[in-house]
Amino acid sequence: MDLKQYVTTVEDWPKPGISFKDITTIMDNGEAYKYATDQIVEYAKKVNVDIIVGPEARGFIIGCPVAYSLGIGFAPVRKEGKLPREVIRAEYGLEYGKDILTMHKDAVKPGQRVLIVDDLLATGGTIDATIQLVEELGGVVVGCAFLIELTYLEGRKKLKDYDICTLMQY
Ligand SMILES: O=P(O)(O)OC[C@H]1O[C@H](OP(=O)(O)OP(=O)(O)O)[C@H](O)[C@@H]1O
Ligand SMILES: Nc1ncnc2[nH]cnc12
Repeated sequence: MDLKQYVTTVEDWPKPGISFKDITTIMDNGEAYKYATDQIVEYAKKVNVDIIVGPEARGFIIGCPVAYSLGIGFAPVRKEGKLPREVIRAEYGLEYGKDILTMHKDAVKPGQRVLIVDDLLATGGTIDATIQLVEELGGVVVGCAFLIELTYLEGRKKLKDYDICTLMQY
């Protein structure tokens, strides 16, 4: 299936000069959503994972069905002030700003094999911060999977020590 036909681009959103890749059309379409999820599930089986970790908010949309399909857990990474129990924090930069990500201290157990899942790899800042959080808890990041990679932002360079799977490149 050519997933690119379901990706839409919005120019100058959320800020002037940003070309925003929107995945909602993939999610709107049951066949495309299932196909994209299944591709990441196949990758997850290859790298052998114990738990999926995904950053708010679009990482939940892609990561949760992958976890469900594998019958494993999903640990959310959220912006500051959203998670109720004790958290660890990491600051990060985005294509359009700065923020703080947090994760529950007991979300990942030492030695667990973690697959990080998100909709899009841009600068890699979000996933770099997510990796820091997982590793601080003693998790082993065995791979990172995305629907879309914006190659011109060179996120892979930032994540050069990790195995990366992307379904579409722009
Ligand atoms: O590779 P990066 O430069 O870090 O950019 C990619 C991240 O940016 C977007 O999330 P955003 O922070 O906009 O939050 P949202 O999913 O809550 O909309 C996207 O869903 C990725 O998580
Ligand atoms: N260009 C982009 N398109 C969609 N989501 C993004 N998140 C960060 N940069 C993005």
